[in-house]
Amino acid sequence: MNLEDNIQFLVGVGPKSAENFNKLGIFTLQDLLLYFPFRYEDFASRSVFDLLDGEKATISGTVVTPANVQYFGARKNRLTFKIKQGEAVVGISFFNQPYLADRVEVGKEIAVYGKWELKKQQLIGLKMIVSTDKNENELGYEPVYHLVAGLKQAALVKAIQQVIEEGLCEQLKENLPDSLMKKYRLMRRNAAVRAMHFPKDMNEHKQALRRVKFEELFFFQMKLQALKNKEKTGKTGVQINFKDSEVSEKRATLPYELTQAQLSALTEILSDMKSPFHMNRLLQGDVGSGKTIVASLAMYAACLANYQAAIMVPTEILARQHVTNLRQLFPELNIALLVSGLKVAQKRQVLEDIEKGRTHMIVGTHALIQSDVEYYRLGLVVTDEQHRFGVNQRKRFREKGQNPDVLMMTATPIPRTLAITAFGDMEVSVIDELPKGRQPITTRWVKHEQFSEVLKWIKSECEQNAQVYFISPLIEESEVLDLKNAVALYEELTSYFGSSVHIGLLHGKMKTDEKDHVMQEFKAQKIDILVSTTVIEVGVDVPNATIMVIMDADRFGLSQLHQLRGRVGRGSKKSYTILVANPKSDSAKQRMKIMTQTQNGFKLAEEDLKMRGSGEIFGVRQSGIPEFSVADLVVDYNILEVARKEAIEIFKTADQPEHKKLIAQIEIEGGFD
Ligand SMILES: Nc1ncnc2c1ncn2[C@@H]1O[C@H](COP(=O)(O)OP(=O)(O)OP(=O)(O)O)[C@@H](O)[C@H]1O
Repeated sequence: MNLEDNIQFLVGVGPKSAENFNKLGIFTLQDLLLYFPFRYEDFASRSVFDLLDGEKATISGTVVTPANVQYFGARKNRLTFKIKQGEAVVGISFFNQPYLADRVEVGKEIAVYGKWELKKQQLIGLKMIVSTDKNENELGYEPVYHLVAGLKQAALVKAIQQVIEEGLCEQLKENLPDSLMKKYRLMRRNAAVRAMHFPKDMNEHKQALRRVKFEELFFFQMKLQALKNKEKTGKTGVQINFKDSEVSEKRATLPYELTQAQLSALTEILSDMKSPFHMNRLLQGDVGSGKTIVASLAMYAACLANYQAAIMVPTEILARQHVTNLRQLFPELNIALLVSGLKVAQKRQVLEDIEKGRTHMIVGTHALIQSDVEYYRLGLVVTDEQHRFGVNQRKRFREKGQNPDVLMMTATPIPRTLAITAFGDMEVSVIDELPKGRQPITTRWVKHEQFSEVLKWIKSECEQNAQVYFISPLIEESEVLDLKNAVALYEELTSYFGSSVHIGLLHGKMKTDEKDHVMQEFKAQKIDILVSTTVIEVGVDVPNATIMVIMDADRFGLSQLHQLRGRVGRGSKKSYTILVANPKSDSAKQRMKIMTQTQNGFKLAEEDLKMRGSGEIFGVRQSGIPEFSVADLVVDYNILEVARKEAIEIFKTADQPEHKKLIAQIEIEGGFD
């Protein structure tokens, strides 16, 4: 028997059942060995005094009464007997398994797995373990695996048992370097794999799990480092030669000074752009920290060196906002807007200008990566809110030029765990400081019953020229309902405030120029209250708006609430966020509370990660985080950090023979695609 053998040749499997194994990703015997259980049934005997009501556990003891079977009607029956464990005498009941009576003998040792009923001091038996001569500790653990229809737990266990008994674990080659095995006292691979399936005790299992998690995260980090290395050494990127002084001159014309954090991010980006290597950088910063101006200056630098620079954003509103700002900042440049809503003739002209190099900067949505767009000399691409673009879209963007430098911006702070996982191949710049003069946003959570008071307060604020956002309740599954909600809220507010307050409405179904018009009116302070669906969520910048009311806030996730709240507090005036919600679940209540307690995006992101798990956060699935088979990014953060550190070290000392071999191996196995 060999590790590479096809699973279908295993005794008791065969071609038909092999198909079920295949569905689990098991094709060879090695795959089978590396298919680990997700939990264990604990059959080790426990003391009845330690058991909680309803808990499933095994207890053992001496049988003290003979088995008695009571029948209720033709099919239903109950078998009962008593056992003595130390000083305690407890009842055992099995339903509808009368034949078990044969195995119950007064005076004999017995172990039963079942559900403990504390009040009645009895165990409802689920499984009888005739352990008469066995030592209690040997009752052990039974692995439980994820299955597919047609494949039973017992069949899978038997197959694994068979290959382990044939000694296949011994064929597994150790894949971690000796130095790391010693340094972290890791179990050997073959012993760990066996113990993952059939641990002798929980301590052995713990050690095995630590080893396989380390292995998984270490190789993941090695691949990321290999990728990063390739970017740095292999392909040469564009070398963008601009004069620093010209960028500084432009900076001096801004109405404000850049913060220290903005300056250092800008310096990092500009020096990457100047270098002949390919830039692959993530610009992280909390909402409102001023990422846009940093990216704009980087784009400007590219244009100074006669390259085109493009920025891709997730919504048309945002694209239009950027175009307006960029044109104001750089009146000397030709800046084009490329979105799907353009008229045919207009679009043709825009495309031609881009191709002929008449356009310097291009701002757009997904339209930027469509096949009809040909760039003249694309040197820098920026993606805003990159988590909304899948890995493939990001890749397509890059392929539009001759390996242009890439800057990704994200306003959703990403917990470090995720950042080094999803973006471990990138360099990271962080803006961890807000512009001067910002006041903290006060966040309050109110119930629907208090809504009329909120309205009263807003009325008085509006009399003092406050501008307010109202976010209508989110209905994820239905755009129609979403719209209905927004319209209903708009009507409610209109009838409440009357004509003294100007109210606008914004939703995803509106035509682009209608949306644009409403936004312009709001910016120009012709609209006091803007009722909107979440189309407003990302990037919208109206510094004069100071109040944000989010209806049914419990329907939103933490990061989305944080994004929404980020629309206020962008100027020097005091801002408020009101969450209107009557949450039902504990986790929703928790979200409301956290929002009122902190405004720190990184902290919120960590909380979000803990509450929801890495899979759901920020649409992480599309941002390239793989699913791990044993490791968990939240729980195994420490291991991840260590694995990353070691992987970086190995690439740094790549000339050591052991490291050379490892790296070569990673390169053969390839990347993530
Ligand atoms: N150094 C600064 N001093 C004062 N104001 C600044 C500074 N940098 C940026 N701003 C202003 O702060 C506001 C927010 O900046 P910007 O839109 O760039 O934030 P952002 O990080 O992109 O936020 P978001 O992710 O929420 O879009 C803008 O009105 C911008 O003009």
